Amino acid sequence: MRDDRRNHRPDERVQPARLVAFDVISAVSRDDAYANLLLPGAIASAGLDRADAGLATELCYGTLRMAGYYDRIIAIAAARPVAQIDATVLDALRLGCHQVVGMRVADHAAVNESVALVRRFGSRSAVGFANGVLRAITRRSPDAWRRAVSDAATSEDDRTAALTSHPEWVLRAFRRSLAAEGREAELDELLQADNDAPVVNFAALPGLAERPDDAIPNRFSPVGFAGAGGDPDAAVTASGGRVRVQDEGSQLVALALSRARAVVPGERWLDLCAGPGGKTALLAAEALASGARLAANELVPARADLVRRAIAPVPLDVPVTVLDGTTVGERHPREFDRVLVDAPCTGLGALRRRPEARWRKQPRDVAELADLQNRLLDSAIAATRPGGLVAYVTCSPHLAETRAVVSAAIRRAGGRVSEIDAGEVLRGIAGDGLDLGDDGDRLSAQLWPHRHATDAMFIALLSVDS
Ligand SMILES: C[S@@+](CC[C@H](N)C(=O)[O-])C[C@H]1O[C@@H](n2cnc3c(N)ncnc32)[C@H](O)[C@@H]1O
Repeated sequence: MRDDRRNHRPDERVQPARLVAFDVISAVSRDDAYANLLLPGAIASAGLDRADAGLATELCYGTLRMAGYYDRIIAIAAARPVAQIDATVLDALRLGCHQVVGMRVADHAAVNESVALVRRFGSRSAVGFANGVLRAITRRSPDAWRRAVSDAATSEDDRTAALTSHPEWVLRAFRRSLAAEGREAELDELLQADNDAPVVNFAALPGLAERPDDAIPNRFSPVGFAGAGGDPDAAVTASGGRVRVQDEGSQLVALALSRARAVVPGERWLDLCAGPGGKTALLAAEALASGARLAANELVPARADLVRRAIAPVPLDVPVTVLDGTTVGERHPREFDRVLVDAPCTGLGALRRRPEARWRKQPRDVAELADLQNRLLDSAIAATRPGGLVAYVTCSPHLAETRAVVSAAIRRAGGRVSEIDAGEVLRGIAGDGLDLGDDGDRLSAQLWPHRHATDAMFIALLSVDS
């Protein structure tokens, strides 16, 4: 937490939930912190009750998610580009803007407490400026601000990007990916869905846990359910870790590998990029039930520890190695029957969960990651025995990270590898109601927040033929 004694006027109280939200928002912009990792600890150390914890979460996530839109409003209200505003002051303005425009909190509370934050943490000289900008924001209705931002846009894409608070390059990447399945018209729905808080979703590890009676079964995952309220961590702890918080799409892609075809007891499976181990735990339960063996690998030692913790509730011996996955094919050629490559990616498919992620990623990240993804997929193919299966998975729908990587690997494998119909496998697990778009030629499958209420998980299934 930052030092809040500076410029502190004792008569200016800031509600603890706002203080927590502001602290996390500033750490995200100042230190590149991750809100989803920082916020729970900040809430706990401030001793917030449930209602205030909910408020702090909404303030923090809502502000970070909609920062692009709020910056347009702030720029108009301040009559200057946001790049010319001090970072701490800008954070306080965004937080105030979210309350006035996004949450419709009473103007005086939103303005006074945001100004108090500037007085405490920003520079004294900025107090009048912040007050003026926030008062200007309160003078228009949220609808009037939408019109103002829309009118100031420089193109149709700029307008959509501004109003839905996405970087324009991300919007274009989403459009290309939707167009590849004949569903370009769904772009607005997708962008809106990214701004909705996802419900907490669970997996009951098959064979080890049951869905609670009062839970709402997932639409598609046979092992998934949404909680009936209550503390998710408590539900996980009460189950001894056999119930886990996990996105429904993540469950489906892991099950697609384990259930793509009948398991021959003794099969060897590998999770090549396993940290923090969500899919490893599900695969471990599946391996236990079907008589397969599972190994996991992760590059980062601390994340390998998380994998060990994730699989501890499953009574199966799962060795966890800490290797660069790109070298595993050479070290263990043709050893495994099924390999999951849940590749490091931009995470553009999980923007609902990581509110700041859309502002962190840059187009150049895609090219760097694609290079690693190509090498990891080649390595996985090399580690797979003839007759085996590789699942290539990303939580990004960017075509450069999905179809392009898969097509290039198939080309490089020169006839050794063919793609099987991942959509058919998924429908076998999820039921025929799983709508995977209109392009009948594509063998890979893309899930979407707006259509499936999952993260935008991509999966291709490759059969290693010789
Ligand atoms: C998308 S995450 C995997 C998520 C995981 N399967 C789950 O469901 O919890 C990708 C992981 O790959 C790891 N990684 C990055 N580069 C790697 C490499 N060269 N070899 C192996 N793992 C790597 C990252 O540290 C990260 O933990």
